[in-house]
Amino acid sequence: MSEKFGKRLADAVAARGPLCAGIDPHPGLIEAWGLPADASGLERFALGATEILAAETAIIKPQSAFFEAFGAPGIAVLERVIETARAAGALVLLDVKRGDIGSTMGAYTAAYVAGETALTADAITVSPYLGFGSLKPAIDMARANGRGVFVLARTSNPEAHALQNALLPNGKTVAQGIVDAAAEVNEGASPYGDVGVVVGATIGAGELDLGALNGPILAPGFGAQGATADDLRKLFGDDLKGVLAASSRDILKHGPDPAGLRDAVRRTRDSLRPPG
Ligand SMILES: O=C(O)c1cc(=O)[nH]c(=O)n1[C@@H]1O[C@H](COP(=O)(O)O)[C@@H](O)[C@H]1O
Repeated sequence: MSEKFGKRLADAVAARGPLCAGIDPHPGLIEAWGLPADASGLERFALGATEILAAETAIIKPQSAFFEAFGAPGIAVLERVIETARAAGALVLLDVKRGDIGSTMGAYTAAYVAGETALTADAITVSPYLGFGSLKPAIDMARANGRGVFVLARTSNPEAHALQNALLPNGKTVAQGIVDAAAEVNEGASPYGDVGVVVGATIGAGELDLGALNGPILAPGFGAQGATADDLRKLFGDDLKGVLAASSRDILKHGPDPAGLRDAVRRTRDSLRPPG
């Protein structure tokens, strides 16, 4: 992959808008689609959703846990989701939230964003809570292969506040420290760098300074967790510059009817257009 991830993502967002559609096959959703909550139901749900959503969005985000839950057959479905999304013209952000000592991070990176296997994605989610420096092998290897990472900074869940807003000895919050470390890697890249951060759409405005990030911001919490398009604009500005708003259940609940699903993803995507 010769072109940088940051450039490929910026081009995809310019063409299709800033919505990241999540493929989260919760057993309850599979059943709500009238399918059995087994590997065959997973396959019909995940491929049916991906065919529609990946044709309408810049990037899709399969959540690995829901595929892993079915063992090897689930992973085989995940591979087909990645293939189907690419064929529909979307980038793939694989949500695996890996975080480990540096040498092991290298192995995770080789598994997901360095090679050319059926599981290789354009980017993965990673956790910096073993120290941002532990991610260096992952970041270096992903970037050398034209791929990217999204580093958890300030997550959308209510339990995150105490840890992620704790103060470091330098007076910054832990989350701000992560954003600043990502900014350092992205410095000078154009249109922006390959290291994104994850900032929940549910957090309070003004908590973080993202001005120097020069990288993409994944904003989950939009939709099912309560955040609206207006909340996103309050947090990140009217033009949502660099923001990928991520929504899973709030779109997926409109299946299995393809027309219903297509309407839902288009409506969600259009709600992110700048006002006026
Ligand atoms: O990294 C993520 O994607 C993520 C980070 C975060 O702070 N909060 C969060 O909800 N997520 C993921 O985003 C998705 C949200 O799903 P919905 O709440 O159904 O839109 C799930 O796959 C979560 O694992």
